Amino acid sequence: MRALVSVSNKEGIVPFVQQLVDLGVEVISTGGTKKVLQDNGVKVIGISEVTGFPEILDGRVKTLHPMIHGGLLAMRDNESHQAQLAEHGITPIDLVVVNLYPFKETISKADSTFEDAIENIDIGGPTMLRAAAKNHKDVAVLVDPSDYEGVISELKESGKVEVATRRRLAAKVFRHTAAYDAMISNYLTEAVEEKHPESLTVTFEKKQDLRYGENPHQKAAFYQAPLASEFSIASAEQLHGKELSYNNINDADAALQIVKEFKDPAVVAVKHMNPCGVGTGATTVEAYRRAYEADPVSIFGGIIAFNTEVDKETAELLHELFLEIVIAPSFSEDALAVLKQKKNIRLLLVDMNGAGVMQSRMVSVRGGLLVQDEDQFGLEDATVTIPTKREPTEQEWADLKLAWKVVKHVKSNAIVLAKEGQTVGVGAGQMNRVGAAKIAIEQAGEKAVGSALGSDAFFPMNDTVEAAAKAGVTAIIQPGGSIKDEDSIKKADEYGITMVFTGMRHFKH
Ligand SMILES: NC(=O)c1ncn([C@@H]2O[C@H](COP(=O)(O)O)[C@@H](O)[C@H]2O)c1NC=O
Repeated sequence: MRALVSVSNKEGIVPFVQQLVDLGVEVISTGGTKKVLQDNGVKVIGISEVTGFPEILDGRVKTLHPMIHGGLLAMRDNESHQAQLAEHGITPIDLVVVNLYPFKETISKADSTFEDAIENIDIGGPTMLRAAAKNHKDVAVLVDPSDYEGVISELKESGKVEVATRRRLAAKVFRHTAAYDAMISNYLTEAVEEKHPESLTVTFEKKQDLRYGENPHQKAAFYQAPLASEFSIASAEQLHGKELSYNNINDADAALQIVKEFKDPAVVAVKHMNPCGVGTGATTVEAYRRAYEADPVSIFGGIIAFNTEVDKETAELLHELFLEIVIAPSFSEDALAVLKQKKNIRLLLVDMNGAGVMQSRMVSVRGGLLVQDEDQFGLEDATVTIPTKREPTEQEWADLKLAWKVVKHVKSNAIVLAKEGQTVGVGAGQMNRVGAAKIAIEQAGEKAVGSALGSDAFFPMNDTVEAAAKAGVTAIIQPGGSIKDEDSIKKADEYGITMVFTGMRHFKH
């Protein structure tokens, strides 16, 4: 039996190859791998002895040779193949152990250059892996050190690697090379700033199996992008509590999107992917109190995201509630001690830096995938006009800004009422706009008086202005652009309401 070993990641390679040699396997190896093995007393044959050719072009060509690929691709039960091997003096290779140049690790380094990335595109390695995987009927192929042990056990037991194992390893290899190439193609596509190319080569790595999906009868898993931003639920560090569920991950992602809207201390409570309470304040505890008081009923069982450190005082208030998850950039030691008293609460640490990096968002539909930029656009990107007679006061501006930041993240049709650093009413996911307004107004009750109303899209009729006015709303922010805008403006003026047009809508379905 002959094996070819050529690995960049040399973890576990010495004991593994030593065991192969002990089992009577003849091992061929490339430069660096050969050196490590020989330095550790493992007997190996250099690749050049087999190819009769030196490794050239700084290692760009070392295994790319018919003496190697003939040995990998020849079918053992094909007489013609065997005759050709004999004619050219090629020895079959039965086991391939290869892992690739560290492309991902290279491009992850802050100081890596384009040239570093190009040099770390492995050519010979994938070629061997693919050849061996194609010919898995006769060849076993290992790309992952965690498979070394299983193969040694099979060799010890039966002197061969079982067919089922060879097939499983071959499938793994093609997944691996496809993911490797996806990373390279994405890197180069980004480098030439091509936005939505003719084919999309995405790759994700499994982070965890989930107990179930949205419902217990749905199987599910969580995959993360190979270069996931630090500011993401995929990169969160769990400090405490039960494993995250499918719904937890979705909700936590929604909470993070909202909290990143704010520079000052802000707290966001999320239920079923909609914010039920958002509070801002001079301190963390003040922001939390406002988020809680925004809707003390819905917050029960919620997901809470902070953009500041959670301190002891805030932790004690959180401790009074049943909460699924608390997310923050940091927790003080004494806050952690308080929160950890509850066994099941999940505490997540998320690096809030890099929050502004634009990401693509994808949602699957049956038979396809929709891809779009994240909606990272705020009031600073909008063309703000004030069509009403009255302009907002300073306090109204503050409330309008809060309503606008939050309504963007509420399922459409969405209406948010905000007042003095707090959302006071959230109407989410309604099939007509005035319906969303009525829900938000009802929830706000007395607090609707003097509040600001944000609407994710324009008013098709003046009925929302009418409902808002009757509830005591004094300021409105909405995109404008309806053919019936004039009706809404007139109605606002009639009630002395100030109205801001943004020219930019924020649908969220
Ligand atoms: N060009 C070739 O013929 C070639 N053959 C094998 N490699 C890679 O060289 C690496 C091992 O090199 P070394 O044994 O010299 O440390 C492996 O990651 C392997 O995938 C090659 N390098 C890249 O393309």
